[in-house]
Amino acid sequence: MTDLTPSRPSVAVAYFSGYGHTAVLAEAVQRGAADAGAHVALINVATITDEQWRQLDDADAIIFGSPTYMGGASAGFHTFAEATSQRFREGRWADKAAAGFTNSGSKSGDKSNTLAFFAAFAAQHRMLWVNLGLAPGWNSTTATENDLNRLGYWTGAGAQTMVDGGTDAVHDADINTAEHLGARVARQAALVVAGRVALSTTFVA
Ligand SMILES: Cc1cc2nc3c(=O)[nH]c(=O)nc-3n(C[C@H](O)[C@H](O)[C@H](O)COP(=O)(O)O)c2cc1C
Repeated sequence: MTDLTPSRPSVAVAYFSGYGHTAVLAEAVQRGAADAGAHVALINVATITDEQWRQLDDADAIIFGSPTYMGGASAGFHTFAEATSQRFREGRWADKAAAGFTNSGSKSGDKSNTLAFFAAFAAQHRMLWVNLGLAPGWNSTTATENDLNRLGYWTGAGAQTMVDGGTDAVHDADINTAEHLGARVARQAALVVAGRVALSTTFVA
């Protein structure tokens, strides 16, 4: 009898971090996805290996992360993005789920540019964008800066860390928001994996 049990989804977190702050968020995204049941690969794109490229190619979802530098994604992330051009041409990542997170020194810091770049990059790869899926926090008299999505992003997860703070200065609300993003993407990837199994028994190609 055919085994119709969907496998656990696999999620890869592909991030760059110049000074370690975005790495803290990447670990939170990883934790959220793992707690939601996914196999997760945490990949620092500055030191990416052949095995990690294979993990990206095999993943059901890829979550992109970078600090916002000079009003956009960091050069280190762009180096990685440009190195995917052969995969882009071949459509190797088509129909994988995708999402993104970023971190900056200012409350805004033009993080939206970085998230918009991630969404466009994912679209170029014909991936399926998963947004943050949270109401905005910290925007009413009863709200606090400890709310999930305290900075009010929709496209992805946006965090802010004081420029003179260490990696332990990453805000707990931003860490929790990053965990939420990882869990949300893992759940969406699980739906896609289960859907593929269901469709394989429903339709004859
Ligand atoms: C080269 C450079 C450019 C930066 N540009 C911005 C910016 O455009 N907007 C902003 O709010 N913060 C900016 N920052 C601050 C970083 O986004 C912030 O310190 C972040 O926490 C660094 O993350 P990382 O430790 O993962 O590299 C910049 C920092 C550097 C080093």
